[in-house]
Amino acid sequence: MEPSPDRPLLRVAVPNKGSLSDAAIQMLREAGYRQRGDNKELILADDANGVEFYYLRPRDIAVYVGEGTLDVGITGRDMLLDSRAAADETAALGFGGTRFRFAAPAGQDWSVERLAGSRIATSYPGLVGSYLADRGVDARLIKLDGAVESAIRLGVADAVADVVETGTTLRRAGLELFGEPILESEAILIARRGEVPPAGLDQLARRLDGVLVARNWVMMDYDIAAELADRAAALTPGFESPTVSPLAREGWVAVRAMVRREGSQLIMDQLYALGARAILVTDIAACRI
Ligand SMILES: Nc1ncnc2c1ncn2[C@@H]1O[C@H](COP(=O)(O)OP(=O)(O)OP(=O)(O)O)[C@@H](O)[C@H]1O
Ligand SMILES: O=P(O)(O)OC[C@H]1O[C@H](OP(=O)(O)OP(=O)(O)O)[C@H](O)[C@@H]1O
Ligand SMILES: [Mg+2]
Repeated sequence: MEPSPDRPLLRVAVPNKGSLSDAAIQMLREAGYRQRGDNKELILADDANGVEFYYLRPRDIAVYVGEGTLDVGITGRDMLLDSRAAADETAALGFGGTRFRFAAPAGQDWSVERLAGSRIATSYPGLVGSYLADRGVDARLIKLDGAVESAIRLGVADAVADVVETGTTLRRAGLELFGEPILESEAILIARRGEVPPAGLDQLARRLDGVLVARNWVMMDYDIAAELADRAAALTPGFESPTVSPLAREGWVAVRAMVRREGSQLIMDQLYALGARAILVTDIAACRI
């Protein structure tokens, strides 16, 4: 789709700082968009692609999109839900994966039910409040901006609810997880709820999906005796269906199929054992599926 001079640029919010910022900018670059070279730039227009990028705090992005000030944005699922903004997830972006969990001093036998009447420190009171309300647990939420793991030691809370990636921060604070994860989070693309999707969103989403496929899939080529091609194709069914082409060598075919990067070495072993030869794997630089 050619950017039209009549169509306003699609306004996209991108995290300017924090855990999601570098990976979001990298993914947009891989999707063929211009990105800022200097982290003091607040807005960057990519006229060739009909998009304008606004670099904002990830926590604020759902608010701008929910208010309709910006068309779409990249933020964390935990931040979207915490904000209660009128915006919805349109795609998961496969980075920034975390869990949102309760934790308390080790060895104290906590449970979600036992949180009734306690003080819970968190930077995500919207998310935790909804979770507890759904379970009929009445607790006092202490809103902190960050470093919530210190809140128990410092006496302002009995338990915490926070983002966990490796769990190192919690362990260092002498805390232990309890209860089921409140949420599995990752970076997501969001758009305003109930609106006709803005022009250009489809193209952005398709490009980002192309980056995910290029990262997660590889192209596999191999040669095999024609009578074994069906069994080989069952190992490499591809995205839609493998391409099978005749070879100059009588009774042999060349097969080409997309294969998930994870597990591709095992598939190569299985193909080799079946009789395939010249098994090659190449990266996919870009794609539209
Ligand atoms: N290791 C991590 N630590 C914290 N958040 C992470 C991590 N990996 C991914 N995330 C995600 O990044 C988002 C949090 O972003 P960020 O840490 O930038 O926000 P913040 O804590 O409010 O800001 P800051 O830490 O700059 O004050 C959440 O969606 C969270 O799930
Ligand atoms: O499980 P881990 O790998 O230890 O990562 C999780 C920690 O990282 C985040 O903190 P951040 O660095 O964003 O600081 P903040 O608490 O001030 O937001 C989060 O709030 C946890 O404290
Ligand atoms: Mg943080």
